[in-house]
Amino acid sequence: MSPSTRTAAGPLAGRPALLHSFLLSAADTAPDSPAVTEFVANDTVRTTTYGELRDLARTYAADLDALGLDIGDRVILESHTSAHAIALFLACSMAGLPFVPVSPETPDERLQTVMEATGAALHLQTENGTREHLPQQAGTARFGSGRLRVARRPRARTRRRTELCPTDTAYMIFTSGSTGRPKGVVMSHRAVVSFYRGMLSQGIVGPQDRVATTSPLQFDFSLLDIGLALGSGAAVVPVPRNLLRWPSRFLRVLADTGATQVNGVPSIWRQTLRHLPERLAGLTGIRGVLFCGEDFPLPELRELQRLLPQARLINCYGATESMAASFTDVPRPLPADLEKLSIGYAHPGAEMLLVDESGRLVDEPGTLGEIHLRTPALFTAYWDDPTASAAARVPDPAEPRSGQLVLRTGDLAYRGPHGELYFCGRVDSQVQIRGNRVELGEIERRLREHPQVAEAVVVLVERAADEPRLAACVVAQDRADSPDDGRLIAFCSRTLQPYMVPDEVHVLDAMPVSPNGKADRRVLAAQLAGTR
Ligand SMILES: Nc1ncnc2c1ncn2[C@@H]1O[C@H](COS(=O)(=O)NC(=O)C[C@H](N)c2ccccc2)[C@@H](O)[C@H]1O
Repeated sequence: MSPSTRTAAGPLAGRPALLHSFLLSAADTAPDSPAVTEFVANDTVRTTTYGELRDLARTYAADLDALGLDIGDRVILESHTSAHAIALFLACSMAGLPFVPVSPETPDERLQTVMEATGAALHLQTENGTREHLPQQAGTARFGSGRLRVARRPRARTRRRTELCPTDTAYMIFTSGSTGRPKGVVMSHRAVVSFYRGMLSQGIVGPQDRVATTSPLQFDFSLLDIGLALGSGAAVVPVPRNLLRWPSRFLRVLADTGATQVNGVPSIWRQTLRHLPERLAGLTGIRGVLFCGEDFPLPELRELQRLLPQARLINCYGATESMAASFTDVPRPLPADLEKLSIGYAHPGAEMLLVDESGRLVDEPGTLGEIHLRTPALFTAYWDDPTASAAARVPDPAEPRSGQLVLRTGDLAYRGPHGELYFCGRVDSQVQIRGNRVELGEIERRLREHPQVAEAVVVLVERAADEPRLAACVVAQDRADSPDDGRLIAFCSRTLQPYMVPDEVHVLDAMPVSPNGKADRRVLAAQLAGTR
């Protein structure tokens, strides 16, 4: 698709710019269509139609309204993805209450930090939620029976606002900032809806589809999935988190719910590819897989493509600060000599620029630059952090005098021969080792080329009194056939500069992942800093 033909208008242009109106459009045109299909048990699924979802959202919105909160007051929504959780965030949107999704697995202390930082007015959890010890200053209520059950009313406040505006905050996602202090990404209705418009104009799913979502509600990948499904008049299929780690149960959920689209980070496929490839191949109803968040190891992606030849595989790239940025089809078949997947071009209505260290635009193919995203889906700010906000929302490098702000992503990329982008790691994952700049991703890619290596993450380990060392953490393809440290290092020495060759190798049973399912580098670095 050439840039000149890409616009974000088209069939979606007329839809309203508020989150709940946008996502419930199908309730007007197809109220009896399935909106959410939930796996209850083997052979038992529960379906909520668009009409039922709208009515549920309206009921919850009336209950929220009765609490006397003001537009802009923050609400913590602690839940897994479900019909009631979706109805509740739509109700928050109707009531003008920014929702902050958190997972039930969130540690008490982190929830406390988020609630204090946001001055949350209300904490919501399901009827069987187990959260206790909530900050006294917030009201508390439970949901799931169709009405809110209020345990502690929020303190009374003056209602100043009367009209919800598209620039008002729809939600906040708290991400673990690289400094460790969680950052609240503030997203307006206008930003989210304009992102949905850009995504939906690419026709990824249609009204007959059932979109399996595997990310926790606190990860905006889940909000992308919900927008993709509801914005298309399709059904959301929440995959219960506790079943996701068992391949046989994961596949059973996909089969019983009739999932046709399966979205998630690359790691959700690992165990299934390893243990039940033939069962996966039997799910011929799956016509699409969308992944994001980190590189999908190519050997695994080839295997997935071989098992699901009928499925369209999409590499989705982006950051929470704009929800996402690009959707790129994986070549079918993957060329044997392909080294890297492309992250393509920004979705219609947005544009990715590359900028070098001196702030100049980079256009030459093959030259590395930092991705700057020009998008109407730009986040409002990091909550209560003007400095970090200004560092990420920077003047348009193509025309700084215009005052237009773009997202400085911190991601490195280069352009291919047709202008398509190739992700090359984070600016901050460029480390200095023995006086040289090293892109950790380059070492990881070499390690993954080794036939005995299934996953590889390289971290810089700084132990007291030691020179920083490059530690390679790998998971073997076959635990009974672990790669030998020395051979792996020799394998790297064949193609990498000497200063890039790992100083040590650690073979792990499994790669630690963050709650959002991505390799958790901070955990690895901390574990290794403590070892000799
Ligand atoms: N397809 C990729 N290849 C390789 N590195 C990547 C990729 N997608 C992100 N990333 C990396 O992940 C960073 C963003 O991390 S994040 O803010 O936690 N957000 C996410 O990971 C999910 C993101 N909001 C999202 C949600 C839904 C769909 C797509 C993307 C990016 O800046 C990249 O460094």
